[in-house]
Amino acid sequence: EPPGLAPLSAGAPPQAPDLLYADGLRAYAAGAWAPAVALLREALRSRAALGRARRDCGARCATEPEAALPALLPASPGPDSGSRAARSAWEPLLLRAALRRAECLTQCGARRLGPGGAARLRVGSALQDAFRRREPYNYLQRAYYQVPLPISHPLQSSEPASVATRLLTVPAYWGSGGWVVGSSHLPVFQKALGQCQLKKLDLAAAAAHTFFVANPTHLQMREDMAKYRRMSGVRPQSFRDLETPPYWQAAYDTGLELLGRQEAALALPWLEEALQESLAQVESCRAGCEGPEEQQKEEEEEGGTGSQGGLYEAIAVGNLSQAVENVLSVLLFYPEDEAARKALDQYQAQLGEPRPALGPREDIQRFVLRSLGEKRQLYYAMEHLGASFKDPDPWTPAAFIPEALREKLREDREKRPWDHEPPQPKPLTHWKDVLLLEGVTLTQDARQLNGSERAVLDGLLTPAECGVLLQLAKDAAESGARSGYQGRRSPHTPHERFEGLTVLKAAQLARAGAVGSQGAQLLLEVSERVRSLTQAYFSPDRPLHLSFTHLVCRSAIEGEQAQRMDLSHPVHADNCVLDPDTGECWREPPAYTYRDYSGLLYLNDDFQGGDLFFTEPNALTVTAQVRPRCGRLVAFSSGVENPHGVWAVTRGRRCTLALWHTWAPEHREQEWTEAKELLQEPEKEEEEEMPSRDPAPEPPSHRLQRVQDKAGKPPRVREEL
Ligand SMILES: O=C(O)CCC(=O)C(=O)O
Ligand SMILES: [Fe+2]
Repeated sequence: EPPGLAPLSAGAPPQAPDLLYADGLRAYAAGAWAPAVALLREALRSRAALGRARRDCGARCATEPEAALPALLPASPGPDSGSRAARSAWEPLLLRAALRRAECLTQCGARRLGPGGAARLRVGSALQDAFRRREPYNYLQRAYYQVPLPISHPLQSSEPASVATRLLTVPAYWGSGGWVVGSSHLPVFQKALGQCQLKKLDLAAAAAHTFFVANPTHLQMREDMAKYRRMSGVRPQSFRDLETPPYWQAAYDTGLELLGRQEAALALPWLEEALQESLAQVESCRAGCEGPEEQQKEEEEEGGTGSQGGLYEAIAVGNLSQAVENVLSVLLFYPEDEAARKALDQYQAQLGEPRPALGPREDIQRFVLRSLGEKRQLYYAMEHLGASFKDPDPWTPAAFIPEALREKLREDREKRPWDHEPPQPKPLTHWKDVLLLEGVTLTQDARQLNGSERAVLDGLLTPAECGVLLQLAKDAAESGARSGYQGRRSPHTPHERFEGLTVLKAAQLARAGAVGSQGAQLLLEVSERVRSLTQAYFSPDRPLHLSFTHLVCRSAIEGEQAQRMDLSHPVHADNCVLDPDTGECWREPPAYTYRDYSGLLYLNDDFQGGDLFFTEPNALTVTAQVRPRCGRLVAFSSGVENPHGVWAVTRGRRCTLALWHTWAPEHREQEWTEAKELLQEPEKEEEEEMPSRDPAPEPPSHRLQRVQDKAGKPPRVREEL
């Protein structure tokens, strides 16, 4: 096998993961694929070995005599003087245990990992993050894919004579361009080559999958995954996670899903399992975090309490005393929790007689006690030794936090990430009045959406108005179908159907009686509503004109949705041609260069997928995501600062009124005015078109044709009838 695909040398002591990773990336950049694969794999192996050694040593040293950390301060009789006395008794205990444990860990690490132990393999926090994000797998998948397998034949190549001579005795060797094989051995090698090809694709797909499960919004990888799925050599089993996923999460999700379907009895074992797994994982994480490593986030710890939402309710179906124990366990975390207290009262009432023997679950009691002991130590270190510690738990009782730290921690917690960012240009003062006037609310501004010139506004349409516009889209599509127009496949994906309706077409259909004129009228009104709001918000000093208005519905095509990796609308900017490689955006045709602001007014949310997202100009990094819903407007400037796309719509139909605004009056939407005029033709005439007066009306498409012929000039409908 080529070096990259051969099994790793299991026995050798691991080398430092960061050095291996750096060498792997260098090889990758140089296009030396096989060495890149070998080095990246070795980096992953070494990091895993380090993790295992840490966990094992941590578990061993925790049981070492004298190394057990004193969990709690001895009970303090009085407020101040008592706690000072207690502390002076406690500190030497803590110090001795900590030193003893550190010594044990150092010795154990050296035994497991060779001289220098864990410290030698220590990885900086930036690289820790890269590993946590599974970045090596992204490089690995490409490198696997690229490992060269062609056989070069010495007689046809310009290999030096010495090599050719060697091939008389040695059947093949690995050269810079792949295998070099003597002619007599060629058939054997060709067969092996086929197997090798499959193996490398299998590994490439597995590495891609491993990266993708941790980075599901990575658009480049989405595309790569779609390609792997189409490759004939790749089997479904290839898409496996090369890092074991945290098992409890899957069990927890299953449990919650069952609970949501009122299957409490079935949910219970899953939730219980999730709880046990997460407790075990906390244990292993705890061991893994010990030793001379930078502090790790204790993400998993939340799992220990995460199950409380369903567990005690679930248990109510069967065993009441267990239910009581579970609620009492929840109350250990959140003693004031209203719902838990109510549930407790209810279970106790059902139980009848009081059962003083019932208490919180033992495993949870142990967990809480231990966590609190650790927190006591961590806060102590924070207060007195200058250590930093970010408590991941929302349930830590306030009394546990040293008074001196409380105020600062509260401030930190309330500080939102965007408070650190430079202030954005402020919306003008009259903007608030505009909102008030329109009954619209600003749900997210540019800062909250991680960008500039972006906003989410709600309340632009009432549910009834959404209904009218959805009906308009539906009627227009049906009238199209009647005239042989089947709605077309989306220009962006073969898995969706796409229907678009312009304002003029809507007005024409209304005049032809194929759609209600109320819908067509509303379309015009609403587009003007959006325009005036967009102008007030983004361009109060310079008029904006509508340049194009399009009612668009995207529908999932049934039965074609399994494992879809494509997007409903690929990432793009609205007024320029985006080059994700350089992050540049060319403001030139075929882009609609005169578009200055975009508006997406959503009409519904009863579909699956289909969220709008914004990215960096690299078209890969998602910076914000918005779920469509009736009356929600996403407004943004149309340039490179706002690349956006739409996730696949995998079920149902998603309808949007898409609008573009321009500062250039010459690009004002002519059709909007025409539609307006068309609809303003005397109302009566339309009423005369009522079917009651025409029991056998000609098909709408014919009538439509006639009106269309007149488009642009006000049609003389009466004469035609
Ligand atoms: O429908 C959406 O949410 C986005 C559509 C879009 O970006 C476009 O049509 O340019
Ligand atoms: Fe767009």
